[in-house]
Amino acid sequence: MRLEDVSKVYGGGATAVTALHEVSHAFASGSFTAVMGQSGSGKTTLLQCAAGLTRPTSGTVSVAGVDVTGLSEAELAKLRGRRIGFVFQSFNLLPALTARQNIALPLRLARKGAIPDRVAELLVRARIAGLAGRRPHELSGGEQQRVAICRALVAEPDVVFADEPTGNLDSASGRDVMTLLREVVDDLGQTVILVTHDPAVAVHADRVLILSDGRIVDAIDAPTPDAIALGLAVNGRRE
Ligand SMILES: Nc1ncnc2c1ncn2[C@@H]1O[C@H](COP(=O)(O)OP(=O)(O)OP(=O)(O)O)[C@@H](O)[C@H]1O
Repeated sequence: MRLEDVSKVYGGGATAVTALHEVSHAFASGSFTAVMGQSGSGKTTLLQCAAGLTRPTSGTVSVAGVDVTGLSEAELAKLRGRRIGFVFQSFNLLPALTARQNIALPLRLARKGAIPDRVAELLVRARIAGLAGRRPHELSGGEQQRVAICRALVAEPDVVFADEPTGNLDSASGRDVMTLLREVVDDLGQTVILVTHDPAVAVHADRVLILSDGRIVDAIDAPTPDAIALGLAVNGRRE
């Protein structure tokens, strides 16, 4: 997954906002990246451009070697369905479906086979196998988010994007979610890109990118809480 000179301008004329300024970054396959930076620094915009949810104003985004910026809406939708998984702060599970059915949904939509095996394997990995028959309202927030992560993984995407996946969770549930994401990177070689405000979440990543005013201003490998705090203090503030 690679961004090259990606800029994003919202609106036009006097009210135009440049949310990203010529951002370039290559996300290594099988790596776990956390994107941090203060409110309004462009984190969500970066994620949305990388995931093909928003078109950059200029620059290119490639997923598995394919330049996605030239694709039609229909082709983009297909790419998102096949190659990209999403995890949101608000879980976004379908309330009428059980955990197992929610996880299997992307495979059913893509008419892929071998559904029970893949779903069962993910349920065990996420330590929710005993809860597979429950509906979302019968699960805790942390359990719902682990269902959502399984759903994001089920079609074996090239990249999983997570926007504040622990934002609605207490710290213990947040840790369970991050442990699961770390394991899928280490065990399955999944590429994960996550946005967070929380240094305790970002320490689980291999690399922390710090955004400021729409630019990547720092990259911290093997992040520690101290290194992240320093990076945010030095680079994260607007003057
Ligand atoms: N749809 C939009 N129309 C106009 N401006 C927008 C739009 N979306 C975002 N922006 C602006 O672009 C800039 C970057 O926003 P973005 O949501 O990417 O930041 P963020 O770092 O994710 O912030 P937060 O941490 O508050 O979610 C901000 O100045 C924001 O006001």
